[in-house]
Amino acid sequence: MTDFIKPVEGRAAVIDGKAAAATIDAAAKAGAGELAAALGRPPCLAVVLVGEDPASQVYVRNKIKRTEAAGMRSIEHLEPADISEADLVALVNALNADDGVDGILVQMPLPDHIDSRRVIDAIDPAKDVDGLTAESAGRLMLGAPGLRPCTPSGCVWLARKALGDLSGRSVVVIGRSILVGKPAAMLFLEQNCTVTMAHSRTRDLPALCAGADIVLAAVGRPEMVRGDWIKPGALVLDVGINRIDAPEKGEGKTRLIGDVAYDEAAERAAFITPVPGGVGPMTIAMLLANAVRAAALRAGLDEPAALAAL
Ligand SMILES: NC(=O)c1ccc[n+]([C@@H]2O[C@H](COP(=O)([O-])OP(=O)(O)OC[C@H]3O[C@@H](n4cnc5c(N)ncnc54)[C@H](OP(=O)(O)O)[C@@H]3O)[C@@H](O)[C@H]2O)c1
Ligand SMILES: Nc1nc(=O)c2c([nH]1)NC[C@@H]1CN(c3ccc(C(=O)N[C@@H](CCC(=O)O)C(=O)O)cc3)CN21
Repeated sequence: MTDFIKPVEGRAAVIDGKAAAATIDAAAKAGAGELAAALGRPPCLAVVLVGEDPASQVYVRNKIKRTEAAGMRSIEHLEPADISEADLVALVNALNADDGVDGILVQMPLPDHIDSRRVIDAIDPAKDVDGLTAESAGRLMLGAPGLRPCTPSGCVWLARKALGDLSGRSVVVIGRSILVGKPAAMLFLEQNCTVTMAHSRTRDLPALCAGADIVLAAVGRPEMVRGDWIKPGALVLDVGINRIDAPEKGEGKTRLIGDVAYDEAAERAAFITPVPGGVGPMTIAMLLANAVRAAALRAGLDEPAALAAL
């Protein structure tokens, strides 16, 4: 079951998010197959990308591949950075009205001239596979059933596989975005963890992290979290996706790194997620699972058994 957690001599075990995600993709694929038979068409996931955020470009590329590999239909709307808010809301409304679309994902961040809340709340909550509408966020806060944000769900899923029951564990979540930090804190609280939310105004973050059984970094600052912040034996979940220059790979080349200084942190942690190959692939797995759930719910069917068992 946890063959995706790879022990390393004298250092933290590496949580292979790519391998973990493959098991969830397989469940989503089985569920998609069941639904395709019931609906006469495969579940369909639409993504809207505005402008050229590097992390979003990585996401959309991998999302297309994995959605199709799971037997689902993938639709992309790539819009220019100067699209108006009204046009973007109109696009979301068109996807809401399209009965052949089961899930809608609008990539964050949106350009500054657009009020992201207005766009997100235009999404039909029944198609909110990202779990970001006020309806979905309210349901999470209340502990009511609903579609949960993908990245935080992936993090909690990995933490449960690594540590088992999370009751009483102390968690420091660094970053308070509506996309990752806030919902991650709520999901860990739901697991009976004691959660501290840290952000740019937090005082003495290293000392705060030193007491944490689990550190989740979702900041967007390359290698900000240093190894000596980490409690020996802790679990480190690195959500950051930062593209940096990699002249060693050749002129003009880049590579992805996380928000955690990996080699340092691996010296102290018991478990760590790498970047790439950690939380990122899990986000997509959870997105596929949510798309299947949304398709089932919209059709008035039960959640496919393969997903309910996850
Ligand atoms: N792997 C994945 O699947 C995935 C999914 C989503 C996002 N990401 C990546 O995760 C990163 C964060 O994205 P996001 O959308 O969650 O966050 P975001 O909206 O970019 O916000 C960053 C958060 O970090 C906090 N922060 C900034 N500087 C800090 C500092 N010096 N100390 C402590 N906290 C600080 C900010 O605090 P304030 O609120 O006080 O400003 C804010 O809450 C990005 O690299 C993004 O690409 C990855
Ligand atoms: N609305 C919304 N929901 C999101 O979940 C989301 C956004 N917007 N905007 C961008 C961020 C970043 N996200 C990401 C970023 C990277 C991967 C990903 O597949 N990472 C691989 C990269 C492998 C590679 O191509 O090099 C990894 O292994 O980390 C997934 C989700 C999801 N994010």
